[in-house]
Amino acid sequence: MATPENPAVTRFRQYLRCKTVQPNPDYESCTKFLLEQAKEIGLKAQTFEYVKGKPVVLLTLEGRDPGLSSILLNSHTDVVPVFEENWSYKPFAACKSENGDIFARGAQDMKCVGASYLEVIRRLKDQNKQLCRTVHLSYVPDEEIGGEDGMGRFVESEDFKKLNVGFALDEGIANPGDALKVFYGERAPWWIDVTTRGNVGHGSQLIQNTAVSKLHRIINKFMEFRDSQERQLLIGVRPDGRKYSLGDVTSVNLTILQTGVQHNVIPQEAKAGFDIRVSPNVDMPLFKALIEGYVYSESDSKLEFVQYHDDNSCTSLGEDNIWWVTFRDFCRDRNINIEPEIFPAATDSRYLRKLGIPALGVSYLKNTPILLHDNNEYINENLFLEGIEFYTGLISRLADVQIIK
Ligand SMILES: CSCC[C@H](NC=O)C(=O)O
Ligand SMILES: [Zn+2]
Ligand SMILES: [Zn+2]
Repeated sequence: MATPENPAVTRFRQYLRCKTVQPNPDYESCTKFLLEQAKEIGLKAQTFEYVKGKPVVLLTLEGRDPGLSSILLNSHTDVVPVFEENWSYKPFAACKSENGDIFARGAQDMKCVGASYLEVIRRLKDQNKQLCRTVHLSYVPDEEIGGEDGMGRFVESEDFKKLNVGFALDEGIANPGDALKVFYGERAPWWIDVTTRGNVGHGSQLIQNTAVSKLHRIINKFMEFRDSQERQLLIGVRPDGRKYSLGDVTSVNLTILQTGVQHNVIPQEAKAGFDIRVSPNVDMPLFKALIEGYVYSESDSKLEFVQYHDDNSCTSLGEDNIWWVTFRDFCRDRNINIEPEIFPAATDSRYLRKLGIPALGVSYLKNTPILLHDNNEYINENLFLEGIEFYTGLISRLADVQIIK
């Protein structure tokens, strides 16, 4: 007979079945699930709706010393769309294969983390363990579409200020190797539109300075910069002697191209959209001036930011940062290898770091292929359970840090 499923896994699979998929996430069922969990565990729960239909759910485990700053365990509730025909299992059924792999959109990004936090608190409550610091669990919407209406609004609120957050944990990424990836910073997402206007006429002529020829020259400049970054990533050596990782360089991708009326008509306008990820190693004002130079070297051209984040501060990995030291020492004590890196994409941590709140991103996903946003996203149930052990130890240690306010 098959062994019965661990109830923590059953609850996790239930969370995965909430269809919080962009662009029309069902936040209602998700909020209901979270509030039920809070009730069962005996946690204080609040729901904030800064934007209608986009709830932030906050669960709280009170600490012994309310004078100390709190620990925030953040996770986003939304997930990205799927190409269902490419999946071996239904992406919102949370099916489990014979060997315990649980397949679902969000299994890695990042419901495994949000579900683990809940299990940690459930355990601590069951064991009647009260930590020194208050621990808040925030379940925020819309991270996958930029987070402005989710974490962005939450951090600006009075509700957030009242929490007096001293340190936060957020998402990381899977690693096919044995180490845990830990993220102490991330690249700033800059999404830009470049529009050019130029001479028009008959498609048989060799007309000068058309919208497309201008755009072409601008695109070439961006692509040359892209090549330089690619070379650095592939063959460069960092000042500390290590190889570059994606987060250390600035990536540029041409992701949108729009123009055209009819084959024999030179169009008067052309547009290119780029997804740029600016590494924290970059001087932002200088880099902004560089790309403005690319665009404005052509007449009648325009640069618009669709996404812009003007801060790329990282969380210190020095002895001065007690949170990092506690995290690192905890992993060392448990013989867990960690690899600190810059997150290549964007997470909600950037809103916290901008406020000066130290944040580390870690998902307990080792020896696992990177499948966030991919087909057949999964996590093994044993790894999920091991992750709960990890987070229980880690969060207990962090919430017992006493030497600073
Ligand atoms: C500009 S915010 C977009 C956020 C998104 N986050 C995860 O994939 C990303 O593309 O990195
Ligand atoms: Zn995520
Ligand atoms: Zn994501």
